[in-house]
Amino acid sequence: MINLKNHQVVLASKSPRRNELLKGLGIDFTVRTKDTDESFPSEMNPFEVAGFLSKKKADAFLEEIEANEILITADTVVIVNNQILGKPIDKNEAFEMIKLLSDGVHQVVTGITLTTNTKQLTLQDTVSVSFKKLDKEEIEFYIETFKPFDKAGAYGIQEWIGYIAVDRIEGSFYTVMGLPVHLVYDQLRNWD
Ligand SMILES: Cc1cn([C@H]2C[C@H](O)[C@@H](COP(=O)(O)OP(=O)(O)OP(=O)(O)O)O2)c(=O)[nH]c1=O
Repeated sequence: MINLKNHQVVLASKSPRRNELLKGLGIDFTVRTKDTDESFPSEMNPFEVAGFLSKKKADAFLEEIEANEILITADTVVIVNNQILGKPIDKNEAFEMIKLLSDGVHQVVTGITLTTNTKQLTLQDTVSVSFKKLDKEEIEFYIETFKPFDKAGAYGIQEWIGYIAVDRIEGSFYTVMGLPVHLVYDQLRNWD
């Protein structure tokens, strides 16, 4: 359904989940990566951070975008009690993060930025996720087995913890996983 005649999509992401999700849309794309600093202003509204960081990731490539390219960048954050949870640095932090999520509702925001050498568009999608109460053994088992250090909020909804903990979700599962594919589709379908 997406038939880009004049453009080549470039996914600027190291995330295997984003790669897999974009593939699922059935478009051809290449991958380009670069390390970017994921800091953001401390006074920023937490619900604006994912969009801001997706744009920041894109801006690192600005000089290199060719005339026919559409660069896609994304960022995912978990927000609980108005506080952002990024990626945990160790087991203890992962444990504390999952404990904060246990027995409550949190938000996951994924921002995407589409950039060409003439325009740039940033969009965000927000999802509410409810976790049942988890016990210490379940949290420890998940961290030991799945080592979720590359995941915002220390969990992957697509993994065992998503199977056992998530009892309600309002919004797109794929946005939680790291890429709001429905938004990418809407944009690319009407691009050329
Ligand atoms: C909440 C959640 C996050 N995640 C992942 C999505 C993202 O890859 C990661 C959040 O980190 P990000 O900083 O958004 O992305 P990244 O560093 O992995 O990749 P990039 O190169 O594009 O910057 O957490 C899941 O896989 N499942 C989930 O349920």
